[in-house]
Amino acid sequence: MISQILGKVLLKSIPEFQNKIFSRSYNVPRRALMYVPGDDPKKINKSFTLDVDCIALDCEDGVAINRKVDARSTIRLFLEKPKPQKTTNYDLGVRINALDTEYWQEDLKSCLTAENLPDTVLVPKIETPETIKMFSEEINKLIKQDKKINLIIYIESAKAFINLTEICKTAQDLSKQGKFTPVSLVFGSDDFCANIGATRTEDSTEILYARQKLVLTAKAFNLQAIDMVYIKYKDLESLKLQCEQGMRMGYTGKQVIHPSQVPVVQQAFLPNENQINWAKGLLDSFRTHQKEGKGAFTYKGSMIDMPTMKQAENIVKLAKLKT
Ligand SMILES: CC(=O)SCCNC(=O)CCNC(=O)[C@H](O)C(C)(C)COP(=O)(O)OP(=O)(O)OC[C@H]1O[C@@H](n2cnc3c(N)ncnc32)[C@H](O)[C@@H]1OP(=O)(O)O
Ligand SMILES: O=CC(=O)O
Ligand SMILES: [Mg+2]
Repeated sequence: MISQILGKVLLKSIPEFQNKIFSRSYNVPRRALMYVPGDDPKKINKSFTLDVDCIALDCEDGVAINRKVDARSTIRLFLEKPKPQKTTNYDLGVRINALDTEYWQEDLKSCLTAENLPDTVLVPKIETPETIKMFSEEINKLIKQDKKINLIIYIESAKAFINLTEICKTAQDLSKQGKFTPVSLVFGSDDFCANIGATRTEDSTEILYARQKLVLTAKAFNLQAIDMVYIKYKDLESLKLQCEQGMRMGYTGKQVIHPSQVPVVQQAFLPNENQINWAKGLLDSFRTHQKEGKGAFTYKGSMIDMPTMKQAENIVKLAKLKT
């Protein structure tokens, strides 16, 4: 009897779990986050023709030093026009230069005072909570509308990893009153390797600890985790393997530098039919067992309880994102 009552209470709380796990940041998929050099209008126009979840118009490392001003003003021209519509919704962002450069304030001002705000600002090389405070003060001055913008935080140095929890906590705290909402952490593996002096290998074991730490922290703060870039952009088979590895670790998406990488990445970050069927069957079985007051039960030969149910919910939710 007691177990039946407990079962009913638990069953009622399932939507609560769903809300907790799939809060706002997960409702906008960012499976592929594609960089488009901000000083190249042809590539920018091309990006609007692609079925890609997230476009990052770049002012930072994809742009030569002597083209920084061109990038900023070209992006501004695009933001003066309404956001191009595509058949599926997408996230339009601007990656500004890092906050220890002479460019970032002008980058931010240029894109936030245009006719249309970008959906998201991507901020590279954040290393300390103070950097988040600087960003917050600037953005609060610049956004006059009653609107908030998404913030994507780049973690790409040893110092950033040491300060990661404080960075996320500060972003979360300041966003409560501020004009931004932190939505994702990006693992900037290329800059990270340069920073720590790592030698690259094909299986990326040299950066495994950092790659896992980023996912762990992102999930603790309910943020999306966006995985490393694969720079051999003509090798789509290896890209697929690296995507699958990242997805198994809990990453929700990956940085992309070329249009040909987009479908491979977006497909890889969706669950396959077998996983979806497994998850749906498990959830049905979970509901039945909860009604009977059974917290743990056997499904397809495995012991199932609440944590596995949550993983199944993750899969079903992800499968629905693009339908
Ligand atoms: C570690 C980091 O920070 S990564 C982020 C910084 N780096 C970047 O942003 C690099 C982005 N990528 C690029 O600039 C390019 O893909 C390059 C330089 C690597 C290769 O460019 P190209 O030699 O033009 O590639 P390619 O000829 O195969 O391109 C095929 C088509 O896709 C377009 N294209 C290529 N890359 C992009 C892109 N990133 N965004 C939009 N369109 C693109 C080309 O303009 C071309 O269009 P077309 O067929 O209409 O003429
Ligand atoms: O910005 C991305 C990186 O890998 O560095
Ligand atoms: Mg970088």
